[in-house]
Amino acid sequence: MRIDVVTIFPEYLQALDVSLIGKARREGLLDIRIHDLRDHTSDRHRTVDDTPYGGGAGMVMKPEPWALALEAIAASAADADDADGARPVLLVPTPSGTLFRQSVAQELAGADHLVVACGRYEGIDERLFEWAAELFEVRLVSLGDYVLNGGEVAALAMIEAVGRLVPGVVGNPESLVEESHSDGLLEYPVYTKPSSWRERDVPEILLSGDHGRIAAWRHDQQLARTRARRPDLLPPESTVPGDKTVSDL
Ligand SMILES: COC(=O)COc1cccc(COC(=O)c2cn[nH]c2)c1
Repeated sequence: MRIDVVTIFPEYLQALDVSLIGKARREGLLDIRIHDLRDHTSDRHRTVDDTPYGGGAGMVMKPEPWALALEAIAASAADADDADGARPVLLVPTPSGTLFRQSVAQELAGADHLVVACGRYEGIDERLFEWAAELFEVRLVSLGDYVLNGGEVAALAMIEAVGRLVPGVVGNPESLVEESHSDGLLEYPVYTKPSSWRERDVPEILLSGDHGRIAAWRHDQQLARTRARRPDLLPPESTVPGDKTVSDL
């Protein structure tokens, strides 16, 4: 997978040189390229923003530098992208996007080419996204209901969530199967040596070697945690198997 990131703070993305994503990059599993938006300006001050039409505080990012940056990326990938006919995905972290979830990460992990646009200030001129729809599948995505100063931190999170799902990036693919949210529930608690630590013992069941009972216990723990911390993730009250609900009668 190729991932291009456009930002006014390229140094922010140095974290992508570290750990598993960094290793995948060095091994060629992930082709990650960082671009400085200011390289696509032509004035002496390398201006990327201006005051908002309609007034209001803050500044808005000009569309032209973005269009030049995105055109250059699309042109440099044209052969590869055309090969499979799919347009690259333009992923835009923004508080006003659809919610980024594991299901979105799974979907994006199937893309051949992601281009991540890190906005700053009050955002990017809306016309950029209208224009980009010709060349890209545009996806405005939110990490959650809070506001950051820019898209770089969100880009790191999204790139890690997507990159780790690309085959070969995580050594043992088994570890991707039993994860929080992969089955729609939160993850069960985990323990390691010593079995007794500061007067606290590991749940006996986990030392039993009875894998069937351990699996059942872990699923119960997932349900309990999800009920307690994220009831919104639970499926609507399902009837107990065999019970007739009113609508069935
Ligand atoms: C239409 O989108 C844009 O113009 C993007 O521009 C901006 C402007 C400011 C901040 C951000 C970063 O995203 C978040 O704050 C964010 C993402 N997830 N949750 C919070 C992006």
